[in-house]
Formats: sequence, structure tokens, C-alpha cells
Amino acid sequence: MSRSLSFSELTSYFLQLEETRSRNEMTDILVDLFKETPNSEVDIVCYLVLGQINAEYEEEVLGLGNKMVAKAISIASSKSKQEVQELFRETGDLGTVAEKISGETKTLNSFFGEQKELTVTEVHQGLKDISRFEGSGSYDKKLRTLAGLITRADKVGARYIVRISLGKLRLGIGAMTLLDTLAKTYTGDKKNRPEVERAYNISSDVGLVGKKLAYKGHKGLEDIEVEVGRPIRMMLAQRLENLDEVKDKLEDRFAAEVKYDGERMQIHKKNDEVKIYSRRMEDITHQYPDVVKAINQSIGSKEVIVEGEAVAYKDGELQDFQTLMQRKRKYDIQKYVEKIPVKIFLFDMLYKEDSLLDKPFPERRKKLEQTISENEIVKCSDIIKTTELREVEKFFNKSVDEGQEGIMIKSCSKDSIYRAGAREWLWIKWKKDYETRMSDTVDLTVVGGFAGRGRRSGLYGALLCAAYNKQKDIFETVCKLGTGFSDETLEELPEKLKPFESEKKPARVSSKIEPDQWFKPEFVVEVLGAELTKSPVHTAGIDTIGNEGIAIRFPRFIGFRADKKSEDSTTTKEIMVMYEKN
Ligand SMILES: Nc1ncnc2c1ncn2[C@@H]1O[C@H](COP(=O)(O)OP(=O)(O)OP(=O)(O)O)[C@@H](O)[C@H]1O
Repeated sequence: MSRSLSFSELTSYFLQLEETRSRNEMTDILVDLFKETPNSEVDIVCYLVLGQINAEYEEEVLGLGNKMVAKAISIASSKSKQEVQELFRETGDLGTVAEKISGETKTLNSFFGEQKELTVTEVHQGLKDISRFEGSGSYDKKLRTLAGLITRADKVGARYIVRISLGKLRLGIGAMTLLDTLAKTYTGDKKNRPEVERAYNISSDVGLVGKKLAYKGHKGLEDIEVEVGRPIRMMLAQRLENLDEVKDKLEDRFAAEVKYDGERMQIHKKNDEVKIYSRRMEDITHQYPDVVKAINQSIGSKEVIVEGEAVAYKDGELQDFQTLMQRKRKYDIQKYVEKIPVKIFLFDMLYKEDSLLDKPFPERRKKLEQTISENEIVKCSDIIKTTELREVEKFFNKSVDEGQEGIMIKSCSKDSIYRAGAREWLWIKWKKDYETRMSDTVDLTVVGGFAGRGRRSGLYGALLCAAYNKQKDIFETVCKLGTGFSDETLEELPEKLKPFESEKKPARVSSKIEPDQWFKPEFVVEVLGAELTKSPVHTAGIDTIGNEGIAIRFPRFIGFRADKKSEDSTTTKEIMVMYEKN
């Protein structure tokens, strides 16, 4: 049997790592540690130095509560729970407490007779068991296992076992430093980092990379391939300050997609088993049983990895990110599936019976379109292929107008592979963030109403609001107002607006949008928006800008302005000034 690294050897390196502030020194200390580490334990050491017990995407995570850990320390020492709590209050760190009172532990140890030295494998196994115990009696099992580990460790070991079990090791080592170390230790040169990093990016498992390198050196990296069920680190986008620069970066070979305002998902499907990973590689499958079901209905192929953005969808409209965040929960999942339905807009395909990472984007996209059949939940992202920046800008305005963040411009060149874990110029994001922010409210005239759906059925779901064009004496639309209403306000609206109902569009209203109900321009509301943007669907300022008007993004109802006549509304000119101020 091969030698095992003792836990005290490992923690002697932890002590050194905690002392140093230099990244280079840190790498050197880590290289020394790996030189000491038997090949069979390289993966464990990789996880432990990061304070983990597994690859980050795996479900086994630690993070026990202070109370339980304090109790375990008390069991492992001769101190009472109260004494442990008292020391915890003094030091603020249970690791330090365990280290301090672990002298008594050793007395107990010798009382039971000499035990073999604790190895990293034993600590790792113990911590893994702790994370796995479930159901009745699991609290006691966790407690006893942890107390057992603390009892067997030396003083310094007790400190680190406690910190790891709390999920608070924090040696300050990032995955990239660890990859540098692995390259240096097992290939002899930090220059091989890119290949090592690639293996990590497609496997998201630093332990696996470490172990392959330890056994086979550089060649071991070839064994690491994309696998369904193991997340790929996600490709990210660069940001441009000026849309014209797109041509410098991507020439004429690009496509634009809506940048949806939701949560990114990487979805792995193997037969009927579906797993969903978040941008941070967490397994979020249990939060989205509706997406799991819809993906199975939409994709027939056996082994597939796709990516998309999930967006909350309510009352016939896509909702903002905050609404979707209500789905982040451990309990009441089913209730929230109904309360906050979602749609997933798929935008990439990374695997179909084989890896597609090295295929150019147009090919991946085509495969995606051929593979999925859209349903209520699963959709393909909205995409346009054009070389005209004017068209791209229009598409952007439309996307923002529909409440989305902006657009993603993606290279379609032959080199447009999926670059796992990289933020490069193959993807460029163009967001509305760079535009005007509104700090002041505006008063707008209600010119139309949209029938509510779902909870709002029988009431108005949104109002079409307009600014006043004084020169022309007309009302030009600037937004569809659907948020900020209390339930009482919603109930009141039909009655309040009844006197102004009109069968046709009133002459003084200029609108490209056709609401369910027109209103004579009489009724004024106060609105706060997030920002102003150009819009092809609204008419405010349309003469000045050309084909488009100005729109208010994310408008919120603040209150009624019964004291104002519609001619006292904010004017189109004022809106233009607000827009141009930036
Ligand atoms: N059609 C799309 N294609 C790619 N990504 C999209 C798309 N729609 C929405 N997104 C989201 O936009 C993000 C791309 O921007 P970036 O790579 O910079 O991520 P980010 O750092 O999360 O930035 P941001 O805060 O701008 O979303 C993706 O992570 C994804 O969540």
C-alpha cells in the first residue's frame, strides 16, 4: 500500500500559506506540498487547500453551523458547551478555540491508548461522511464524526478541521494559483498553464486535473474531455463602449441576440436525467422542476449540453431579474413554480453525442435549432444575422424596450469556438446601463389600457402613458406602465378611467401601439423610470430623432395627479432634454 500524507504534514503547509502575502511564494509553498503528496491523494489535497471536499459543482458541501461545531469541540475536549461558547465569544473563531483546548483531547487520546496518526484521506473521508448523513439521527452522526476527527487531530489540525467544516478555511488560494502550481509541479513549467487551465475549464474539477497530471504528466490532460453531467466553465463576454467598435473587433462576421435579464443555466441531459448548473457551477436542478420537465419534452437526443438564460414570465410578459430571484429557495419549490413561471431562452449547444466546443458558433447554433422543439417554456433566443450596425441598433432598442438588458453580439467567424471559462472578444455585450439614469419623476397622461391577465384579469394590467407635445398639442407615448400598483389601486383604476374611455384612438394621441382600450387624454399619473432610451415603438420626440421616439425604461407608478390637467404633464421637450443631458 502506498504511503499516505499525514494531516499534520498538510497543516504545516497551511500554516506557512497563512503567513505569506506573496503569490509567488504561495505557489512555491504549494509546489513543495505537492512534491510531498502521494499521487493517490493529489485530488484530495487540491480540494482541501481550497477548503472544499469535492469539485465545486458537486453537491457535497460543508458549512456546518457554529452551534453544532461548538458542541463537537466540547465533546472532543473536557470543556463544557458553555465554556466553549465563552471562548468562542472571546476569540470569534471556533478554529482557534479547538486549537486552544485540544490539549485535553490528547490526554483523552492517550487514555484510550496510542492511535495511528491521522491521514488526509481519513480527514477527507470523515468530512465527506459528515456532508452526506441525512434523515433521522443524522445530526448525531455528524456530531460524533466531527468530534472524532477533532479528537484524533493535533492542536493545529483541530483548528483546520473546524474551519473546513464551517466552510471557512480561507487560505486565500484561488483556483488559478492552484493551476499554476500543478503546471509547475507536474509538467516542470508554469508556461503549460494554458493547457492545464483548459482541462480545468472543460471539467470544472481541479482535483481531477491534479490527479491526471500527477500520474501521467502533461499527457494526462488528454484524458480530460467534456462529459455530460459535469459542468463546463462558462464563456463570458467583453464589453464595448461604442457600438461602432464592433466592426473593428468582429469585422462583418457576427450575429446579435437579445441579452435576456435572468439567470444563466447550463443544462446537461443524459437520457431522461437533467441537471442544471448556475453561472457559479452550483447544481440548481431542484429549484427548476418545470425546466427539467420542459427540457425532456423539448429534446429527444440522448446526450446534450445546452446553455440559456431563464427569465421569469408573468401576465404575458417577461419579468425582471428580481422577480426570478424569488425562485431561489429550498422550500415551497412547487408553490413558486406556479407563482413565478419561467421561460428559458437557449442560446448555445456545447454537446450533442459529442463535444461541440471546437465548432464555430453558427454551426453550434444550427445544431441547437435542429435539436430542440420549442414549447411553452423552452425557446430559442431571439437572433438576427446582419452586417448593418443600424439594424443591430434597432434590434438593441427593441430588446431594451421589451425590458431586456440589451444585446449580445457574437462572432460567426470560423474561429468562433466556445471558449470555456474565457472572457474574450468572441462575445460582446452591449447593455443599456451606459445610458441615462432618471432621478426625477415625470407626470404622464394615460391614453390607453391593456387588459390584465392572471391575477389581474378583469382589471387593467398596464397603462399606455404619454408626454405632452406642446408645439403640436398632442400626446406622444413614452411607456407601458405595469408596475408599482397596489392591489387597491388596480381595483380602483377601471372606475377612475371609465369617464375617459374612447372607442377609437383620440385625435390628439400619437401612438404606434394599439391598446385594448383607448382613453381621452385627461387623466394624469406620476411615474418614476429607471432610464430613457430610444425606442421604435414609442412616439415621444419622434420628429426630432427621426423614426424613433424616446421611451422610459422600467417605469413605476408613484401616484395619481388629480391636481393636474393633461396639458400640465411633462412635455416631450423636457423628456428630450433629460435624454440628451447624458
Ligand atoms: N443571448 C445570450 N447569449 C449569451 N449570454 C446571455 C444571453 N442573454 C443573456 N445572457 C447573459 O449575459 C451574460 C453575458 O455577459 P457576461 O459574460 O459579461 O456575464 P456577467 O459577468 O454575468 O455580466 P452581466 O452582469 O452583464 O450579465 C451571460 O452570462 C448570460 O447570463
